Amino acid sequence: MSLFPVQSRKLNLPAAALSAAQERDFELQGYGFEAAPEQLRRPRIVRVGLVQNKIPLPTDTAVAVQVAALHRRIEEIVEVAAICGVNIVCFQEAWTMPFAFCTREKLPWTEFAESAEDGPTTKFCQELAKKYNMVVVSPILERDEIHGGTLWNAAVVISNSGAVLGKSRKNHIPRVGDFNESTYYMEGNTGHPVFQTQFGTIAVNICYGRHHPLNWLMFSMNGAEIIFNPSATIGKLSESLWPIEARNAAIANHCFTCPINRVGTEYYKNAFTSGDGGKAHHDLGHFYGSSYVAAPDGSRTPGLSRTRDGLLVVEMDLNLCRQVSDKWNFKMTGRYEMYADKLTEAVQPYFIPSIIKE
Ligand SMILES: NC(=O)NCCC(=O)O
Repeated sequence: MSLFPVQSRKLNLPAAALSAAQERDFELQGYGFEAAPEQLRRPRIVRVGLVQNKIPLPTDTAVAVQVAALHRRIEEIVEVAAICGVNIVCFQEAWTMPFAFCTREKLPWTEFAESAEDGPTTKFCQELAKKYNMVVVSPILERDEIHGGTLWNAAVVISNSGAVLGKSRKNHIPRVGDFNESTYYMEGNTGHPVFQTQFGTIAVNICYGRHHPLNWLMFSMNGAEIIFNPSATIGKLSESLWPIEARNAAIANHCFTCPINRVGTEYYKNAFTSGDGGKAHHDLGHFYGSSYVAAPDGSRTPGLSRTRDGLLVVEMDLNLCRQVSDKWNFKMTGRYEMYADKLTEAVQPYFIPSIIKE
C-alpha cells in the first residue's frame, strides 16, 4: 500500500508566482486538503506557507552580513507566498543563522541571538506581516535581556496586524550526535502556548519536540489546529523518522502538522569532534529539506526537495480537524485521567513499576 494513501490535490498557483520562484531559484509547490461540507459551519479555508532554505553565505562571513542576506532571501520568498495567497508563513528553526551549535564555540554564534519582542528580525517580520496581511512564525535564537541575557531557542508569532502575539520556546533539547544545543540554551519554559490568529489556532513545536508525542499532545490539548515544526536535522540521523513522526502527530491529535527542515551542508572553519572517537570534521551533515504538511485524516503532501530552497503552499479546510475528531474521537477515548495519575506516580523518585512476577 502507498505511503500516501489519501493524496492531497495539486493547487493551481498563479503564473506570476511560478515565474518569480524560477527566477529566484527556489522550488514552489502547492497542494490542498478538503473537508466535507457542513450545514452549520462554513468552510474555514486557510493557506499556509512553509519555507526551507540554505544559508546564502559562508559561516565565517560577518554576523550582520549573514543576517542581512537571510532577511533578503526570506523577503523574496515571502513576496511569492503573498502572491499565492498565503495567510500564515513559517520559517525553519533558527532561520537567521547557520546551525552552528555543533561547534560548541560560543562566539560568534551567540551574537546571532536577538530579542523576541523587539529585535531586528522581529521588526523585519512585523513589516512583512503588515505588508502582506500574513501571520509570520519566526523561529530564532532568542536573547532574553530581562532574565540576565539568557539564550533560548524560540519561535516568535507575529499577527497579521503586525503585533507580536507571543513566543514559544523549544521544550526538548537534543543530546544526540553533533546537536550540541544544550551548550547554548536550556529547555523552554513557555509550556505549550497556542495562538489564536485570524486564520486559525496555531502552535509551534520546535524540532526535537517532534520525537515527543506528549509535546504534540499538549499543544493539541490547548486547541491547536495547525502545529508547525520548524527543524534543523540531517539525513544520517533522522531521515527515516521524518515522514512518520509529524504525520502520526497529525493523526493522533486531529490537527494539521507542518514539519520544515533546512537544506544544504554548512561548513565551519574550526573542526569539531563528535566525542565518538571519530575524526574531527567541519560540517554537521546534510540538511535534507523535505518539508511537508500532514492532515488529521492521515493524508499528506509530497515533500519539498532534499537540496533546494523551497516554498510549500498548502490550502486546508480547518473543519477537517473536528470532522476527523468526531469520527475517531481520540480526545474522548484517550483516558487522559488514567495516564495523568500514573505519570504523576511514575516521575516520583521512589516509583515502583507495576510488574507482576510469579
Ligand atoms: N535541531 C534539532 O533539535 N535537531 C535534532 C535532531 C532531530 O531532531 O532530528
